[in-house]
Amino acid sequence: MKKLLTALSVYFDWFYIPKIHVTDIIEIIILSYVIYHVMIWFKKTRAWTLFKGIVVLFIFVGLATLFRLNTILWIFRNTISVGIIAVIILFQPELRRALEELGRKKIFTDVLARDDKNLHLERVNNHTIDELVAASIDMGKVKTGALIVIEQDVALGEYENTGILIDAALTRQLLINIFEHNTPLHDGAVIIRDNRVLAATCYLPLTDRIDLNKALGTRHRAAVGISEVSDSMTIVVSEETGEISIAYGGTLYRNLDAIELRKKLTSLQPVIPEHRRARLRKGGKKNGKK
Ligand SMILES: Nc1ncnc2c1ncn2[C@@H]1O[C@H](COP(=O)(O)OP(=O)(O)OP(=O)(O)O)[C@@H](O)[C@H]1O
Repeated sequence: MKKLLTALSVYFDWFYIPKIHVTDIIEIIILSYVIYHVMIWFKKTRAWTLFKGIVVLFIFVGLATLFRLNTILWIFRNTISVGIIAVIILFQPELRRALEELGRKKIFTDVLARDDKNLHLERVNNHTIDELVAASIDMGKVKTGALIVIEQDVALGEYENTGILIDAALTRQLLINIFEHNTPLHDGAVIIRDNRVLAATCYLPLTDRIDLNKALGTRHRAAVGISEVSDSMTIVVSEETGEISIAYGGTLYRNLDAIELRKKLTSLQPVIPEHRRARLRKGGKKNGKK
């Protein structure tokens, strides 16, 4: 009987399911989310190559352990801490970018419905889009180089300060005039904020991506660079080919026609249901009266 009970208890031990608490489920969700995003980040950056290198290294160390290659294991043990520091230094730009991206993520505002008061009717209104598309197409036709950054949630103050303040209503004529060759304002980037031309001749950070087409020079690298450190959208008109591109979220969308360009710019406008739009318009009018 005793034996039977022991056998049964062993048998039921196999079916033992640990108690799962709500916190465990929350932990699983958080960890899945973090691991998924770290994997995506690995794939998007140079870290993917590093990751493959580390896997090869660990396989090598595993084999060294298996065959008791003590000298190799000794060298590995004594260099691992230096190796970790070296990796952090080498991948400092990627790590910085990943942390900046994390800081930009509006986790709570994305999950929770946003308060009407915090909603702008349009970040870039239809008139701004019309003017940007017309100016880009016109400049593309005559191969006038241009670099136009549209600011979003991330403030571009530090880049604005490198240029010359303009703060003028946005029109296609003004943009074309700014980028006209041999004029004082044509070099560098224009920054657009709240449907106005804020500054010109701004200096942007260059991307250090090595996989970018070698034919693309610093204008395109600057466009990708600013899109890596902010949520801005940047229009580039190539002086060499007249080709129009957009840099957004670290990606360069090349060779856009007027329709594609408009589509990309329109994607910056928040999708607001009509009833909320009407409410916002009313709110705006009331505020205007005050
Ligand atoms: N870091 C930067 N910030 C802002 N503007 C920049 C920056 N680097 C270059 N530019 C602009 O790009 C111009 C040089 O473009 P360059 O020919 O090197 O680039 P590109 O990508 O080949 O473009 P294009 O196809 O127009 O020749 C500069 O005169 C300047 O106006």
